[in-house]
Amino acid sequence: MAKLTVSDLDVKSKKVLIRVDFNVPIKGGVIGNDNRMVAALPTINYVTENGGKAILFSHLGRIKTEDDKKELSLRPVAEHLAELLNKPVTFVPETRGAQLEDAINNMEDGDVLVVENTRFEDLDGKKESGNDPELGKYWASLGDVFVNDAFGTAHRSHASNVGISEAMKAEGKKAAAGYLLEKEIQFLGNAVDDPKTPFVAILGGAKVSDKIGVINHLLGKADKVIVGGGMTYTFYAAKGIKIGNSLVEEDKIELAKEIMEKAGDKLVLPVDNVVATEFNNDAPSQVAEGDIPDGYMALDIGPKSVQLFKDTLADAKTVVWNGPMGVFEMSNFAKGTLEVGKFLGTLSDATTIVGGGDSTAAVQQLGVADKLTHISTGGGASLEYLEGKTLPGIAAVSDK
Ligand SMILES: Nc1ncnc2c1ncn2[C@@H]1O[C@H](COP(=O)(O)OP(=O)(O)O)[C@@H](O)[C@H]1O
Ligand SMILES: O=C(OP(=O)(O)O)[C@H](O)COP(=O)(O)O
Ligand SMILES: [Mg+2]
Repeated sequence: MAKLTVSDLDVKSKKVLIRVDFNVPIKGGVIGNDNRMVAALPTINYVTENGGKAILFSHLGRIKTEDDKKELSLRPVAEHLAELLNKPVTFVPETRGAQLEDAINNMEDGDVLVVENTRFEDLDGKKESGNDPELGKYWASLGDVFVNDAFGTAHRSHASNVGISEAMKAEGKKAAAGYLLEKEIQFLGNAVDDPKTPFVAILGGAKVSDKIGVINHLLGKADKVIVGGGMTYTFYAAKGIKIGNSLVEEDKIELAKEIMEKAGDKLVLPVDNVVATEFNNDAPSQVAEGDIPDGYMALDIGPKSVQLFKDTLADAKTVVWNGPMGVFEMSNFAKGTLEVGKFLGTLSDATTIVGGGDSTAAVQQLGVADKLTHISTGGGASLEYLEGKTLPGIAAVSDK
């Protein structure tokens, strides 16, 4: 890699700021899947084993109101990290100020500290996700060197990744890539620079407005693009199919129309769905073909869609998948994701890549992860990387 990496650094007794992606699925303080945390351990261990002080930054979820802060503190994540590392981890419930600065000054070589959710800064004018230069500069001032290991966030230009990197470099200090970042781009680069065909992309999940644009690009690369999960119903709306109360991005319906015109039969949509009266595992549910009845929302793809997707995937040699086919967190709506995941595991001689925080949780929870070629910690990040875009988080790191 032409970028500076963590192994190029002398970290002994240095305050090493590390941006990780600990944006894990979490509910009521319970972590649903810790894959992203485990994936960051090599970089953290390298720093501590070489006598550095590891100061970790991450966002968790999206913070829009003061209330969101209660559900989305990084404290449980810091506690779980202590278990994974089998050593104490200091958690500072602030993103700036005397308490944070004192805690950092009190660190010994080899210590680990976790700073509170960086997106708490978003309540005050989107300072974190808007990459407020003053904030990046302040965070950079807390350390001697910066390591970006947050591949899953590399497509965002945040104060905690791009901002710290830029401020470090402006002060003549270094910003390096961590092991996970390095590993992810090596793998994704190799797999898709010249993919074995047929190449099939599968796009689902809930971040419709973020990811629908990627389909345009994938159409130029892939032989088929399968759309499922929460991504489906914006396309249904564009086709004039009734969607009931299903997830939809009204202002992307026009884009969905354009994509469908361009795609022709390259784009494969579900033909049936599991629909329920509420966003609840125990809600009355049924399979609906075509129109989704009034008062219902689609929470999974149906059995005919599963068969259609299997037929579409049958001879694939490269598959890239981001976004679950349904609300797999609820057992009654996990089947579509499970069936697609299981089928990918049976493809012979194919490279199968699954990316995303929730997609990874899904394939691990459903027990199909081991049969896949590569699990990427990045969903939006891997899609944008595959698109050939320069990821701002990577670009901002120092050159070798
Ligand atoms: N039909 C649906 N309606 C609402 N949410 C859905 C639907 N299908 C999937 N989802 C949700 O999408 C979420 C994951 O989306 P996303 O974050 O884009 O994927 P990833 O983290 O894998 O990149 C999951 O929490 C899942 O419950
Ligand atoms: O979970 C993430 O992306 P993903 O859901 O696409 O895998 C990243 O941490 C980015 O989070 P964001 O989409 O709230 O900026
Ligand atoms: Mg996600």
